[in-house]
Amino acid sequence: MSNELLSPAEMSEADRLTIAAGPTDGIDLMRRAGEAVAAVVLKRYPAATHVHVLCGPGNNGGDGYIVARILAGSGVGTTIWASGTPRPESDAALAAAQCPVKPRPLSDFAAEAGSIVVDALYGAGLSKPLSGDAAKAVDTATALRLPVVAVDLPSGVSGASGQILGKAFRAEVTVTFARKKPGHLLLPGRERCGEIVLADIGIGDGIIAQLAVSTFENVPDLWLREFPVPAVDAHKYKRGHVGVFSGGPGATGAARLSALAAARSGAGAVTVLPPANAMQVNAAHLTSIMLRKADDSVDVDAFIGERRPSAFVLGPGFGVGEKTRKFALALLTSGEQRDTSTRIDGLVFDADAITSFREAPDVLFQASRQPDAPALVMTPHDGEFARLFPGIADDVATSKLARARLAAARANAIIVYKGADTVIAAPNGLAAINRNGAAWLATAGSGDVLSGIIAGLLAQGMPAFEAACAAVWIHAEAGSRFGPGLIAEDLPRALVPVLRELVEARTGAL
Ligand SMILES: NC(=O)C1=CN([C@@H]2O[C@H](COP(=O)(O)OP(=O)(O)OC[C@H]3O[C@@H](n4cnc5c(N)ncnc54)[C@H](OP(=O)(O)O)[C@@H]3O)[C@@H](O)[C@H]2O)[C@@H](O)CC1
Ligand SMILES: [K+]
Repeated sequence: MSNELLSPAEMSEADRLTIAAGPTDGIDLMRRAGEAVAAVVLKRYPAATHVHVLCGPGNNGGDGYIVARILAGSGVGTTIWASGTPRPESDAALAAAQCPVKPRPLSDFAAEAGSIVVDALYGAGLSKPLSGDAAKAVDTATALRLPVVAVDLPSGVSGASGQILGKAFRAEVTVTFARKKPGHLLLPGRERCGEIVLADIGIGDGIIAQLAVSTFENVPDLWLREFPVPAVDAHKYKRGHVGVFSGGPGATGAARLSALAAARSGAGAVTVLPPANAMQVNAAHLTSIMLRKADDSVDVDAFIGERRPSAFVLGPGFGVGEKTRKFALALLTSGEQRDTSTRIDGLVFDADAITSFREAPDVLFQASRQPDAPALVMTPHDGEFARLFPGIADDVATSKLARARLAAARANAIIVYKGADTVIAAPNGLAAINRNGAAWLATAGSGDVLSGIIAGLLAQGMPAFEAACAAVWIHAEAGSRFGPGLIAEDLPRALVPVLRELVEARTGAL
């Protein structure tokens, strides 16, 4: 698997383990890193009149000295602008000593139109905001619109968090090594990386496996083996039954969007559960989706006992308040009285189900912690996240990845922390960062569809973390492929080609 994302600490551990295993040593890794960057520069910018290599004092700078040596050796006009000097006897010092291009001070950095910049100032070792000559170099490159090729990360972007410390370069291409880092996927860092090229520098899969990495890019490889494909003899209830709670007569659309998405995602049966006064309006809009009144928890209990649903969506259009809290807690604690045949596999709480607990989140978290509680997936956007996890949301020094992980542990739930860089985190520390979304998905009702997909997959027995990751990816993929003009009503149908490809990939992989 090559979808692991390595923190700076994990990357340096991979480096250490590789060197310890031999025969590769540090300078070999640096040479391969520099060669990979130089190859990208030569291939992508054959017409560049001049290359300015900016070298920092650490190993990122060391990679830069190798790049400069190769480019100069290939006949490309090359200037090195250095900030500080490498520590004596370090790999970077060796790389600098072997480089025939004499460095000039970064404070004098000047460039001309038509040239390009290789940014090898700081990578994994970025330790403070960019300032002084480095910040000035960012301004110069930006003002002259020079194409920037970043070594490992655009200087100023934190590899761990994607945050920008002070200022950062905006690269056209970022060449990174062995595996991507969270900062390549999390915003705003992602926008500064441009295209990401992953270079093999000889850190083997066996070394990465030893790191027991818990952060991944959300790609199908992560969850495809759990993706449900119906057995030949499947009847509709074997394919899972999803219940979706509807709001009152003026707020029923969200539930129907969720319900349709759950059905498209493969749930064999889906029931919309409105209060009595919203039965008619729902009935007028539903065909294959079933309908049943759910005014109170007695109705919900009867539904569970008779129809054996395996997953529920609660929240979209449902309203904020006591009734929502009651329904949520009843669903979470329903396992206590039930035998395994009426056990609910999974719950998706979104929108109003999240906001309803803003005054007393611990009541929700305690319920989800009970041993018999169904798996819970919550899908907050920024505002909902802040309502449910005030202490965590306020900590702006941490990354979105870290905040999602803390929230998942606190709530004992899978947290789908939505946004252009959606993070999915589990209470056991596993996390994935999504990046196949597009701005078209930011449209009313899009989140209701996402909740429905998650529930559809949960109902078919997909484990909750994998179901959430798969749903986020499928939803984003369908929306990105649809493109301009997308409205939430389009999404359930737009899922079809994406699902077809996944089923083919899954059955091909069986
Ligand atoms: N690990 C691997 O497998 C491989 C790693 N490789 C390469 O090594 C890179 C990591 O190297 P690295 O650890 O030496 O850190 P690096 O990014 O050069 O920065 C450290 C230096 O910069 C300084 N500094 C930091 N921020 C600053 C700021 N804002 N303003 C001013 N100074 C600042 C910092 O100062 P200090 O924090 O000590 O005060 C220190 O002197 C990695 O990104 C990749 O390119 C490859 O060769 C292949 C194999
Ligand atoms: K860099």
